[in-house]
Order: sequence, then C-alpha cells, then structure tokens
Amino acid sequence: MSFSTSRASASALPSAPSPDPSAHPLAPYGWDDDWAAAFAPHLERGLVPGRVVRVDRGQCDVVTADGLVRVDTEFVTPNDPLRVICTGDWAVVDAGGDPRYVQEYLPRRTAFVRSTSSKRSEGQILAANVDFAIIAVSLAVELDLGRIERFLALAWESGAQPLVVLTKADLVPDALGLSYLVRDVEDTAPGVPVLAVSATDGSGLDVLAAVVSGGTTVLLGQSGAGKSTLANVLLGQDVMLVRAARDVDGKGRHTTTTRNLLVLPGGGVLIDTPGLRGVGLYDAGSGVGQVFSEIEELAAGCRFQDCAHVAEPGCAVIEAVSDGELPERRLDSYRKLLRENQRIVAKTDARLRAEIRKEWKRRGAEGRAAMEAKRGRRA
Ligand SMILES: Nc1nc2c(ncn2[C@@H]2O[C@H](COP(=O)(O)OP(=O)(O)OP(=O)(O)O)[C@@H](O)[C@H]2O)c(=O)[nH]1
Ligand SMILES: [Zn+2]
Repeated sequence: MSFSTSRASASALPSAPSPDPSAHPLAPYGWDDDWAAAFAPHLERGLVPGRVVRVDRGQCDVVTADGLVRVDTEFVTPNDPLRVICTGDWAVVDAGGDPRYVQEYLPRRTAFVRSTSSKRSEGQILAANVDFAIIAVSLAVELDLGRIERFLALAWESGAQPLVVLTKADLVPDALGLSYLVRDVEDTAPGVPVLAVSATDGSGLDVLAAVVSGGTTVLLGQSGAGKSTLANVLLGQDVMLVRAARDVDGKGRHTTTTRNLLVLPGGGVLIDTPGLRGVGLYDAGSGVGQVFSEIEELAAGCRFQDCAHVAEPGCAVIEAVSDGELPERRLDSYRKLLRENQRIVAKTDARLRAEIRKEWKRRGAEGRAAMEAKRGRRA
C-alpha cells in the first residue's frame, strides 16, 4: 500500500539539511556550520565540542569526535534549573584535564521545559536543541483535538517544529475515513504537517524517516500512542550500536537501558528521555498563539485591542463563530488553554513571592538575633 492519505504532500514537509558525514565526525549528531561558528572561539583555546547524550548527578556522557566521554558538570549546574546542562546541549569540553569537565555549553536554539511540582519557582529543562517534535496520536481511539492542541502549544513554545503523526493507521477500516481523520487534524493544526503511519503494515514510515533525517527529534504523546514503537522503527539497529559505544570510556556502563540521545540510521538523532514522556504545559503563552493562529489573525479585526472575544461589540472572532467560519470548539479550546496557562503563571509567581518572603523572614530572624546578642553584650 502506498502512502497517500495525507493532504500534506512530502514536498510540503519540512526537511532538515542532511549532514555530510565526511564533513565532521559529529555531523550525525547534528553538528553544522552554525554550531562550528559558535564554537570557533573555544576551539582556539584547545577545547572540544561534544553533544550531551545523558546527564547524571554531577556528571554527564558527551559524544565527541573521539567517542563517548564522561565529564564533570559542576560549572554547568547553576541554581537556575533552566540553565542546567541537559540532553541535547552542545558542550564545550576540556578533554585534556583530569577530571575532564564541561566548561560551558553553546547557546540553545530550542528548549523543552516542564513545570515542576516541587517548590521551585521555575521549570525543569528536559531537552535542548530539538528540531522536530513528533506528537504521536493513536487512531485506535477517538481523536481528542483538545489534547493535540495542548501538545502543539508545548512543541511551538519549545521552538521546535511540531509534526503530528497519527499512528496505527492499519486499524482504520477504509482509506476515505482515514483521509477525513487526517483533515480534521490538519484543520486543528495550522502550519503543522500531519502524517498517518502504521508500524504494522509499514505505511508512511519512509516519509516520516525522511522528514526527521538530519535533525534532532523528540517523541511526545499519550501513553499507548505508539511512541516506543515509532522509536524502534526509526532507530532500527542503531540502539545496539549506541549501547556498544557506551563502553568507550572503559567503565562498562553499557549495561544501562536508559535511552536518551540516539543516532538515527537515516541521519539525525532521537532524544527519548523518561522526563519528556510525561511533559505538561508550562507557560506556553506564545505557543498557544501559534496553535490558534487563525484566531489571533481574526482578533486583529476586533474593535478593541484587548478584546477577550466573549461578548464585546465588534468582536471579529465571535462574528466568525456565528458565521460558521470558526468552529466554536476551537474558540473554547483556545480560551481553556489560555486560562490554564494563566493559572500556571500565577502559581509560579505565587511560589516566587513565597520564596522571597521566606528569605526575608530568615534575614529578619537573623537580624533580630544579632541585635539581641548585641543588647545582651551591652547589658
Ligand atoms: N495495530 C497497531 N498497533 C500498534 C501500532 N503501533 C503501536 N501499536 C501498539 O500500540 C501499543 C502501544 O504502543 P507503544 O509504542 O508501547 O506506545 P507508547 O506511546 O510508547 O506508550 P508508553 O510507553 O506508555 O508511553 C502496543 O501494544 C503496540 O503494539 C500500529 O501501527 N498498529
Ligand atoms: Zn474579539
């Protein structure tokens, strides 16, 4: 069966420039001319570039031109959790020292962030320099467009290009039904390629592999959406190779089964960390705007600049709904995500205020104690 269900033709799909493997040993890991330019000053100082494949407490595994090395990360683990080195970062490595360590990392192009449930006021960095975010959606269950929109907001917010991959297409009985499902999702996801694939009959997988070749990809989606299956299909035999490569540092850590950053046979890498799998929505403000770009465009025609599109006179958005031009479900979903986003931001601010108060209380207590000690000495 040939793959022809999606209106998004292969030519309309984004494609990352395929790195020339002869150009640089790190090209398969995403190294390109822009990274090389950013690294040039470090190279002059005898430092080497490496991509972070895994981060542990205090150390990380970095793949360099000479293979995988274990390096200390004390200089790249600041208090701000968003600035801590993470999988996908391009590290500036001092490989000559003992211990070897990361001096800094190159400015990130994109970043996936998760809101933390801890007392910390900021999010947690999950993956850096991701080009493509595959949002896996199972066709075995009824489509939940609201959920897709939520993942899209998260993906846009990170800076990566989202791709919706409808999995288990073999379970949809007829081609016409499948094309309707694809169109529904396309209408929900302006600017986002939508592909239907099946790991069972192989349809669509070659297109998907071609799209993500040369870039860095992450897999998002509900449990059971088929992410592991897609990862296995994309990776082919390379999982084994990367595991074997872990033995390069001679410490036998190849026994690990944690898959973090893996080379794809067709070029490019897949980042698959446990944290990314349960990712939520964190301050996806501009991301929400991109998911609902047609609403934002309509809003430009509202009479009031701060129109909330609820009951304002001259509201172009409500007018589009009553004209049947904009589905009411879209507007509801937009409002819901904006509200949720505001709650997260408000919660974050409240945490920050609470932390500041605690700090001032502590200082106040110290100050009082010092004053009392002084008084005591005087008495
Ligand atoms: N019929 C059919 N089943 C599939 C296909 N792809 C995956 N599945 C099945 O769907 C189930 C879930 O797939 P997984 O790949 O484990 O899903 P996941 O998203 O990784 O799930 P979590 O690990 O819970 O996040 C498994 O039983 C797969 O065999 C497909 O193309 N067709
Ligand atoms: Zn309006």
